[in-house]
Amino acid sequence: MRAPDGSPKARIGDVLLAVEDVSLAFGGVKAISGVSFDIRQGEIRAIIGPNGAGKTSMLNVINGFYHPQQGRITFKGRTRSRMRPYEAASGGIARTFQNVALFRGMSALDNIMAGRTLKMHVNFFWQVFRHGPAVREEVEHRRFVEEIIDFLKIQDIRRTPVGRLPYGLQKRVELGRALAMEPELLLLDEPMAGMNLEEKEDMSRFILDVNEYYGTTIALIEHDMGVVMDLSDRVVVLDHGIKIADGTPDEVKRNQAVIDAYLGVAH
Ligand SMILES: Nc1ncnc2c1ncn2[C@@H]1O[C@H](COP(=O)(O)OP(=O)(O)OP(=O)(O)O)[C@@H](O)[C@H]1O
Repeated sequence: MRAPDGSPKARIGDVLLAVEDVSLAFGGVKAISGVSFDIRQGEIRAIIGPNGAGKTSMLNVINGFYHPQQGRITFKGRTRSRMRPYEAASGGIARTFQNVALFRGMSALDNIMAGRTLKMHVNFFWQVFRHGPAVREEVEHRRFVEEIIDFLKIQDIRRTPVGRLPYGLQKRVELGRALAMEPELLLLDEPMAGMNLEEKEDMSRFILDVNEYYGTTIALIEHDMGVVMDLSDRVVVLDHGIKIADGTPDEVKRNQAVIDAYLGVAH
């Protein structure tokens, strides 16, 4: 994304997360082979590629669901051969899923509140008696959650069980739950999948707003090329688990290996 004068936005800073030479296999299936790239503070970074390219596997490596057989992940200056899910979450990495993963019987408000639990410090004793520090802390968390609800413009459905909401709104609630963790890095797995045009436009706006208003760094997987090119500062392209290109949307669009991969040319 560019500033109105065409220069890259000053909001983009140092490397927040670096993936170095990561390989991941499931039995004989090589999902990722020797992939390296970085994500800079404040940027919107897209990971794209044809079906089975290894995109979701890469997100799962970044937030610790999968442990790579080879390579390193450096997040906020700390290098690990494997990220653990709780380290990722408590260190500031939040994530949404390709298929909405919410508590369907619970309200939008309670789902977002659930994302806040990681931030709660008061011990069980105080929580049980809903007393003193527990009440104070809950009031503060509720205020933060209400701010997210206003930000995502979902005030009128805050009490509705999410299972009854249209898909686009469920995705928005899921985004709200991730934001409740106050992540430094937000991973979005196909945030527009299954959405109509209007829902896609809304979600694009919210992703840009999250990035600008909260200053959150975002890495996203998305199949809609128009969305990817509009939203992203930089794009990394995977094909059959290998990185075939990395650059600005314009650079990637013109890259012959990318064009071939999308047209299905054998290589
Ligand atoms: N849990 C798993 N067990 C076995 N193989 C897996 C597993 N997860 C992914 N794979 C394989 O790893 C490769 C990469 O899959 P991945 O889901 O990461 O690709 P993707 O780029 O996200 O694809 P899509 O766009 O279709 O979601 C594929 O060949 C897939 O079949």
